[in-house]
Parts: sequence; structure tokens; C-alpha cells
Amino acid sequence: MAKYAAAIDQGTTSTRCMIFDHSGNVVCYDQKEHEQIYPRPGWVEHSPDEIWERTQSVIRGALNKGGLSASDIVAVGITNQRETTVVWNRKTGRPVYNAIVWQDTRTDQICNELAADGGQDRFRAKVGLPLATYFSGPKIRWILDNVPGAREAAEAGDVIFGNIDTFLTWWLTGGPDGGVHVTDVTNASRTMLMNLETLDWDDEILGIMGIPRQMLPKIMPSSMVYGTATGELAGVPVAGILGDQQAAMVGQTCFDPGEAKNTYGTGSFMLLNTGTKIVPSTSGLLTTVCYQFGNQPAVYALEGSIAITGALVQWLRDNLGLITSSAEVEALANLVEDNGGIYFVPAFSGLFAPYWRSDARGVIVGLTRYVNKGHLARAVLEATAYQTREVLDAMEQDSGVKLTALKVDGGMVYNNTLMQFQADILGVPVIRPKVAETTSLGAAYAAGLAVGFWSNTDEMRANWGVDHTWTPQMDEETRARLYRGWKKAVTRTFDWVE
Ligand SMILES: Nc1ncnc2c1ncn2[C@@H]1O[C@H](COP(=O)(O)OP(=O)(O)O)[C@@H](O)[C@H]1O
Ligand SMILES: O=P(O)(O)OC[C@H](O)CO
Repeated sequence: MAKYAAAIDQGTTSTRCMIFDHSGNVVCYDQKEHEQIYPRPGWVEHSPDEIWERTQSVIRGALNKGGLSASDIVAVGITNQRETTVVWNRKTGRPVYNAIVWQDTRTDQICNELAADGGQDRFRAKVGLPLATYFSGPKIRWILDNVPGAREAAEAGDVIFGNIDTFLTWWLTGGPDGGVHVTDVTNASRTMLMNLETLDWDDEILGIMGIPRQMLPKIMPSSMVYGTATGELAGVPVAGILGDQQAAMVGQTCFDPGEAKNTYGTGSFMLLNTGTKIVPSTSGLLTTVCYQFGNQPAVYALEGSIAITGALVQWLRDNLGLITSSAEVEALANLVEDNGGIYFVPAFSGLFAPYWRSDARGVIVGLTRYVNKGHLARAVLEATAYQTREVLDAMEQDSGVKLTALKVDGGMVYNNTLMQFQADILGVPVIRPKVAETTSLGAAYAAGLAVGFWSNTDEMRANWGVDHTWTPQMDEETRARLYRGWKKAVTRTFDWVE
């Protein structure tokens, strides 16, 4: 009887359970969206209870669709939207507040106060991150400061913190009845609280941020058996945890220093493997943990995080009603030859890499009466490609590595117009692999590796193959002119929020 590895991918907009065979092919899957809660401008929340309910439902759905049961699954891996912060009661499992999502900007004031002493890069040498609303530490601090009784309960060890990986692992392994309270090095590296050298929580930063150590999960490698699942997957080892962007690195088999990928989802995230070296960024990138398999040394990465890419297409659909599905943006953009002179800079959550400007807000510039909805759709797609060029430039600057091609994945890579324009604006080929579900695949690989379903990374590499390559067709002068226009447009977003 064939055996399979399962992955739970808890993303910003939806939760999936995917089941893979030994060749890395998807055997069956199920997926469900969850509610995006916007209580105020700049605030974004999810219901942790809904996320756990959706997780159980997609596990059931995937097993049913494949006609499988827990006994067919060798291990399950978890991958997740990173940074999103949950604080809950360890006796009841009830969250003390909604999950505060990575895009949420409510901690702006906390970040400014922390930056008043030592600047935005105050903790960068230790944690690889600038002070920004993106990361979990300030979000935990906000909950402890604003939810009555939360701080006292955290100090007493009654309420605990986790990113979504930790929350789901805790529930999967029993919840209040013995659930394990753990995270992995990749997720921990997004909290601003983990020291990249020691791979442990940093007491000095915990003290400054006012976060009690006893509420934090134990930091573990990304591939090992953390516990045994209960419920639908009863008896299956929970054996992999990776932040979703790091999981995509594993799914894309970027195991050698110098290998990179870009994932285009709600936002886009480009990572470059830097091996066991911690490479500091001077160009606005993040230094982060890429993965740690078992007791091997941790592998690090440079990351260019872009907050809004696919989410801008959703905005065109949901807020303007110009399209009824995300895929329709391509046909709308193809009604016109070019962007008609406009640029759309989607600084909806401020700007992440390489700027880290929380005072920025979105702009559409260059408007004339000539511009129509086709141009707007085109500018929406182009925004993704220009933002990607910015982080790629920063990456080459910081690492000294000149990329000769870019491996891509995520929901937007089925848009041919965008991918061709991406290759044109970067001036390097863009490559989509056969299995583009790299995030789930990476989590399944991490879990399968821990239980010997895959014996080493060479087996994973052998599963990777090219589906499509887009080669640059734009002349150098046009590329430079268009990109100059983008850079100018970006400056128009600055200094908006006072
Ligand atoms: N054909 C398409 N063209 C442009 N954008 C698309 C297309 N299909 C999906 N998207 C965008 O991709 C995103 C979904 O990708 P996915 O990888 O599932 O994201 P996430 O994991 O962040 O939820 C959405 O923001 C959606 O608007
Ligand atoms: O859920 P995604 O795919 O939008 O990824 C979100 C990132 O992990 C945020 O850092």
C-alpha cells in the first residue's frame, strides 16, 4: 500500500491540506477561505477559532477526496502565514484576542517608541529585522497592553503566545489535553525576539519589549517529530514546521547558497539561500532563518518582503468591482498595449522591503483623461513586477550574487502577461516549476524527511522540473525608462501618514 506525506498550509486568505506522493506530486487536497476582519483602517485580524475549524475541515476534506485515512499518512508538516500573532489560554484553548495579522499596522506607535532609543535598526544585529509593524514582538506587546488581564495571565503562564504554526501544532497534538507548545526556527526568526546566532529567545529584547519568556513556545528545528496528531490524523507524527516562504524555498529545492525563489501570493517574498552564514543587509532586506533539518546547522537566507502584490488584484476585484475573479485581471490588462503612463504603488500597509516606511500610503500617479480601466489593470500587474525588481536589486547588492534566473511560484504565476513583464523588467529568465504548490510541498518534505519517507535533499531535487520559462524580450532602454518612472512614483507615497 502506497504511503503519503501531508501538509497543512495555513495562508493569509485560505487554509489547505495537501497530500503528496513520494515523487512530490499532489495526490489530493482541500482548501477553504476564512474571513478577513478589518476593524479599522490599517488593522487586519483573523479568528483563530475559525482557522482551527477550517484546518480540521480541510484535513477531513483532503482525506475524503483521496479515499485515504490517517494510516496512509507517514507524517504531517505545518506551514503558515508568518508573524501573525495569537495569544490564548492554555487551559481552555480560547484566544484572548483575535489573531493580529502580519499586515496589521496598529503597532506603529509601539515601534516608534522602541525606535526612539537606537533607531529602526536597534535590534537588527541580533534578529536580522528592522523595527516594523510586520513582526510579532510588537503585536504581542499590543495584546498584553490592551487586553485586560492578559499581562498578568501571561506572567502566570496561563496564556501563551504562538504564531499560527504553534497554535495549530498545539491543537493538532491535543490542545488543552497535552498539546505541545513549540515553534520552529524559521517562524521564531520573524518575531524580533529570537537571536539568530543562538537560535534562542533573547532576554534583553524580551525585557525591553516587556514580553514574559514563559508565554513563548520552545524553539525547535524545522524537521523533527514534535508530537503525535489527534483527531482526523490520529497517530500521525507532526514532523515538520516551516514559515510559508521558507517552505517554498524547500519545495523549490533551493538548498545551495546562491539559490533563490520568489513566491507571488497576497504579498511576494523573495528569498536567497546564504548557507550557514548570517548575512547582514545594508539594502533594506531581512536576514532570516531558511530552515534547520534535524540536528544539522541552521541555514539562513536574505529576504525581500513585499506586503501587497496579489492583494492588489483582490482589491481591484473586491473594492472596485472591475473584475469578478483575480484571473480576469489578465484579459482586462491585455485590452491595452501599455500602462498609459500611470503607476500604482500599493503602499496599503506602508512599504516593506527595501523601504520599511510605515508613513507611506498607496498612490496612482500619472492620471490623464486618456487612462481607462485596462491601463489600471496593467498598472496593478506591473506594480508586482517593479516591486520584485526592487528587492532583487537589493539582494544582488547585499549578497554579491548575480541571479541568472528566478524560480517562481504562488497564485499569480499563472498570469502569463505578468510573468512575461516580470522577465522583461528583471532582464533575467523567470522559471515556473512543474509542481507550483511549493509551499505545501516544502512542509511535506520537512515532515517526510524527519520520518525517513525521503532520505535526503537529493531525492527532493530529483522531483523538481521546469514547467515554463519566460525569457526577457524588452530592450534595455525601455526597461530603464519604465523602472525610472516607478522609482519616481514610489517617492510620491512617502510622508503621508502623520
Ligand atoms: N491569474 C491571476 N492573476 C493575477 N493574480 C492572481 C491570479 N490568480 C491568483 N492571483 C492572486 O494570487 C493570490 C492568491 O495566491 P496564493 O498563492 O493562493 O496566496 P496566499 O497563499 O497568500 O493566500 C491572490 O491575491 C490573487 O489575487
Ligand atoms: O500567507 P501568504 O502566502 O500571503 O504569506 C504571508 C507571509 O508569510 C507573511 O510574512
